[in-house]
Amino acid sequence: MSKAAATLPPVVNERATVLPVATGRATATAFGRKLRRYPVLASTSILAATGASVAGAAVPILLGRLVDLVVAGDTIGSLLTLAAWVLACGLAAALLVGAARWLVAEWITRACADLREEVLGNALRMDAARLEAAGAGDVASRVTDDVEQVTDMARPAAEVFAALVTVVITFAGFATLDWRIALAFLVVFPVYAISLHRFLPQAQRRYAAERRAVAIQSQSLLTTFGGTRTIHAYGMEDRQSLRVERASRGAVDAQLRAVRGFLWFANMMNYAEALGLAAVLLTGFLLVRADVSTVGDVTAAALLFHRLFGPLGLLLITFNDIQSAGAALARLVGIASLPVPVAGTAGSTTARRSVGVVATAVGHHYLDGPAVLHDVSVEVPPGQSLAIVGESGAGKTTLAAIIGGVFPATAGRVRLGDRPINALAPDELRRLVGVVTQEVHVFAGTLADDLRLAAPAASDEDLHAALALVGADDWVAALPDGLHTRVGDGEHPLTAGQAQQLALARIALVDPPVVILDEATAEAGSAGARQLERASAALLRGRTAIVVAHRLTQAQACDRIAVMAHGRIIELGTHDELVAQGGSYARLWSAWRR
Ligand SMILES: Nc1ncnc2c1ncn2[C@@H]1O[C@H](COP(=O)(O)OP(=O)(O)OP(=O)(O)O)[C@@H](O)[C@H]1O
Repeated sequence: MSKAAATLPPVVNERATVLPVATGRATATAFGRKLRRYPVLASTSILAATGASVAGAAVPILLGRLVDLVVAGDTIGSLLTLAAWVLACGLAAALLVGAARWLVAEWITRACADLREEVLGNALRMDAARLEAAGAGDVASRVTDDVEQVTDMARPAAEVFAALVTVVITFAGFATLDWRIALAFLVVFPVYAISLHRFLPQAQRRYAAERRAVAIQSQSLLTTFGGTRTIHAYGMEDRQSLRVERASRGAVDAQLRAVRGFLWFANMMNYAEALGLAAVLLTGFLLVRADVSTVGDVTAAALLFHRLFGPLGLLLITFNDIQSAGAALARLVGIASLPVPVAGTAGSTTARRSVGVVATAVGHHYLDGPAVLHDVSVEVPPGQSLAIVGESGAGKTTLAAIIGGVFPATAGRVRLGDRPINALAPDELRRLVGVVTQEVHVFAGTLADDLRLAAPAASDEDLHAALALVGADDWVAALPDGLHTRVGDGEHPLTAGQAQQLALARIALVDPPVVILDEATAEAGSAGARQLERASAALLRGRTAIVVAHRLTQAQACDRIAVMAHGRIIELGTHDELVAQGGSYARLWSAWRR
């Protein structure tokens, strides 16, 4: 490690552990519940795997009998009958093994897909404050790497399941042979026990450490890309790339430690196999020589053991992958079991309370960048509107996002009505305050689906009412399938203004008493801008509103205006007061009117 890297603050940040990781028992219960949702697949999988193993175990036992018949010089007829049975069992085993693999893979893949959907759904609905606290990297690595790892396990899991059944059935097959040969096989167990005893605890730690190191690596990369502006602005490039380097090295080291542990274990499995087979053959040889067992029994036992080592080795070796997938599964179940914020119901039926907003001594800095808000205090009484204006970079979006509860301020307090914003549960927060940011996204699906993301229980009438409120009813009615037209990537294209109207309609559906608007795409003076201004005005009527005004006509329409510069409010008053004052706002206004 370089000296510079050694003196850096640690990249391991507590954020990576803010999102819950389920316990082993909770993980098993949650995944078991998913598996039980497919009872037909479950029972046919178990039947096919058991049938395959029974037929498979019958082959060596019958071959042993065949050897004894040959040694005894039996008739050709009985030899051929037994050979036909061997063939039939072999064929049945081959067919059933294929069927079992397909069924088990299908069963587990479906359960994994259900879990993946739940995790993605919860990750998307996770409130921004928790996301901010956890770090997007942790969430990203869970919904990508961890989901992939668990899904990739579906096919091997089918093999593991078949191997488990084979081991059990093959052990039962030993009951039909000489018990002394079966006893010889037990010599492998101390080797297995010692290896597992040494391997398992350290493997668990190493795989958990590996997943954590990969999550930290993702977090440090995302942080770097997300904060590029700050990093460039403050010349932090070298420092940040050392951090990324350190996180990447941590991930590689953790992966190598896990691989080394596994290689040692795989070697021990090979020794166990050699030892077990040698013990069986030696015991068989001594028993046949002493005339207490038959060559057929020894042949059957050797073949059964040979048949057992494959699945047993697979079980032990894939323990490695199972443990690793188990760690990933626990992280997924951790997200899946997060309480899902309840979306608001249709606006027309919700009684709207008046809620005012008070921000007191709010300060903020992004990551370890400089402060971008300093001691900002502002109050918006219930039902009134405040416009925030100022030059680019003044801190308007940051202040609006903090008041909207998108992320918490690093200093100061925000109250919505009589409640501190950080005491609100995510669903309460979203019912109280609706935020339209500069990033407006149209989700793939029908237009109705897109709107119902905000209010799943909304009826078609509610959707039409919300669209009419924001002046979008005409163009929606003109779409090929109206509300059921598919929009989003590759589907019916929407203009930026239409996408923004949809964002406003989503807020209208939730019907929160407080609305924060920070939308900025329409060109000043354009027909689109006028239409959006009408839509915003209709939405804001009767609500407490904070509008980041990118066009001064928006500011003029608000009850009061705050002018921001360098992270502070430098002027505050009505449009007329500020124009009369002859300060920054008056200058902006006269420039705007020209
Ligand atoms: N995610 C971020 N990471 C780091 N710095 C940021 C981030 N977002 C904003 N900043 C910085 O915070 C300061 C205030 O930005 P903010 O976007 O709040 O200003 P603004 O007045 O809304 O500007 P604009 O009108 O251009 O959106 C700027 O210096 C900006 O570079």
